Amino acid sequence: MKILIVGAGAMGSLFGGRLKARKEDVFLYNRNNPHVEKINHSGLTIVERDDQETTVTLTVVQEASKADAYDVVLVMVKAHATKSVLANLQDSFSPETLLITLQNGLGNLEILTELFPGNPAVAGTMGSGASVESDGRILHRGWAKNYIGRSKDTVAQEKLLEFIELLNRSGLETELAENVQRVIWNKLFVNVAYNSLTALTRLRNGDILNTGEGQGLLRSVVTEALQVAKAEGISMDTEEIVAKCLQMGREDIGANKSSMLMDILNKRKTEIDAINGAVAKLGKQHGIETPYNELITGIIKVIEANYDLQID
Ligand SMILES: NC(=O)C1=CN([C@@H]2O[C@H](COP(=O)(O)OP(=O)(O)OC[C@H]3O[C@@H](n4cnc5c(N)ncnc54)[C@H](OP(=O)(O)O)[C@@H]3O)[C@@H](O)[C@H]2O)C=CC1
Ligand SMILES: CC(C)(CO)C(=O)C(=O)O
Repeated sequence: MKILIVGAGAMGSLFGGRLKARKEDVFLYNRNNPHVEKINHSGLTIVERDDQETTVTLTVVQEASKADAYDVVLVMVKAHATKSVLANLQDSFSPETLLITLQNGLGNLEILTELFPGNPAVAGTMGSGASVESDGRILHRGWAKNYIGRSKDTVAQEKLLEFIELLNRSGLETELAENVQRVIWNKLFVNVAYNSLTALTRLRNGDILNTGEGQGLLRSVVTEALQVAKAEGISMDTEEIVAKCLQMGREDIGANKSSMLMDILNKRKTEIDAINGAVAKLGKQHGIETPYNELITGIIKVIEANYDLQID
């Protein structure tokens, strides 16, 4: 199976590196940058849970064409970059190529189906976590399960099952999700909590829970998101979800620097619109007040619009 991972950042590198370590036929796609150059020149180093390091030879390409015959394309850029990055690849895949998004936030599958209406496309979520520590070197610091929803296309579904098998063999625990909308909301609750709060406080995920105030803020943003989810037809128990988010922060993802924290540290645009912003926007549509998510979205937007003016 030939795989193209679009986006050679933290997660693209983790998935690409783990698959390549198992000798799978995988390539990354990214514009050139120092991290990409380092991977192409000296390989990708993954620092694992026990601080053991693996370096794999991996190729990051800047072009792709139908002749490359990719079976699966995994989208691993930030949500706001999907359209512009994939627009360059619109003629690069055959109609059978299966497109998969595991990106955080809402609306990712819709972007894929809009850009590639003739291709099978599925969505899912990542429980894995990682950050680019320096060029060519990533820290694998999140170990929960990944989920991918079914494809209605029987040929694509076969491919998907094979891909899931490859991920599992590569040590990235992944399951087929029967109710992918529920899975996506479940992940969104974790992201509304940790991504924005860690970006604002510049803490690792688990350190949000060091204070009662941090835990209280987590509960408030997650409770608002749960109310919006309910209005969208996804009903879940508040105490169960809050407890799950707390547990994940203490265990599976506690040591990770969230992807939004990394964006803030690197003075980049964040995914706030697809995460807390999406909750606030849907809340408005349903007449549900979301003051915490609205405030947090506003503050992140002020920060990302004014990086140049920040006082050190
Ligand atoms: N990191 C984590 O722990 C987790 C992340 N996720 C999700 O996975 C997805 C990928 O996140 P992550 O790997 O952390 O992101 P990164 O920012 O580390 O990587 C994104 C990659 O996309 C590339 N890219 C190419 N073109 C563009 C463009 N036009 N604009 C912006 N980026 C571009 C970037 O290259 P360049 O540097 O040249 O811009 C970069 O290599 C996100 O949806 C995130 O929410 C989910 C679970 C955990
Ligand atoms: C689960 C979490 C918060 C792991 O850090 C994540 O999805 C991210 O960083 O984007």
